[in-house]
Amino acid sequence: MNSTLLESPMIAEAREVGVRCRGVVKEFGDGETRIRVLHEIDVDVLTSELTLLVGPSGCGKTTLISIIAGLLDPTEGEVELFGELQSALRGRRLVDFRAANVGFVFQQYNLLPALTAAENVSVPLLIQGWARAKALIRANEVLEQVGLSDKFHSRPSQLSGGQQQRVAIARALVHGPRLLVCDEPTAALDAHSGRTVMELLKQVAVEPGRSVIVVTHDSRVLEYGDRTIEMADGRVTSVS
Ligand SMILES: Nc1ncnc2c1ncn2[C@@H]1O[C@H](COP(=O)(O)OP(=O)(O)OP(=O)(O)O)[C@@H](O)[C@H]1O
Repeated sequence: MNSTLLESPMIAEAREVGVRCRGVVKEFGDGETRIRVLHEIDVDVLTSELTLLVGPSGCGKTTLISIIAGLLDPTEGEVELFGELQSALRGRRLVDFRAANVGFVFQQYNLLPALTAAENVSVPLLIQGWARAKALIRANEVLEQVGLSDKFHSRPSQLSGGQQQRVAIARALVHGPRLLVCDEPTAALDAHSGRTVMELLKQVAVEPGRSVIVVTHDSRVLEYGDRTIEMADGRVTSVS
């Protein structure tokens, strides 16, 4: 794996708050069917760390990371990403800020089956208007960083689950986002592939100025967290 993903001795000094949630409330529904699924969440996520978000099914983990990543708006409260208060950004500026600063990795890799690994990774750059040749060069660099330099031309069906997840991570990182949000990234993987993916996410997380949040049910990955936020019933119950 390329050394740009690896930790430098200075990083421990460089931790700062990447994500700050204050009083975040989320309600769904209207009238009598209205339910509150997040209750005034106050939590910070530091840079240069891998933060795990854990808790029982239905406790609000996906809702919270969706709000942090800007896929959902909070009903009340504020989210600040890298010093930018999200409620202060509007319209195009908000969309552009999130596109530049947030990458997503999901349990299902969501790769386009007809495209090669390199083409899949280049998609976010093409959407941003990059020329195809330049986007493919950058995609190949990132595939190299995630240990897949021999798979540039492979289609998803020719890759193992763990390799597909690494392509999905490369795609999420190709535009250099400061926040990487991963929802159950190892849930579909065997133990060995799960470890490889978590080791990769850990390497990505230690980059200066970057935060990585991993939502997980998978007890096998708990050892990879620098910090663990535990939730229950829509509340943060511990940070350790
Ligand atoms: N769009 C929605 N409309 C209504 N209720 C919702 C909606 N999205 C989530 N919920 C409810 O909010 C609660 C929290 O859901 P969420 O998906 O955030 O939990 P989770 O901790 O991620 O669960 P899991 O670990 O099973 O994925 C659940 O009770 C869920 O049913």
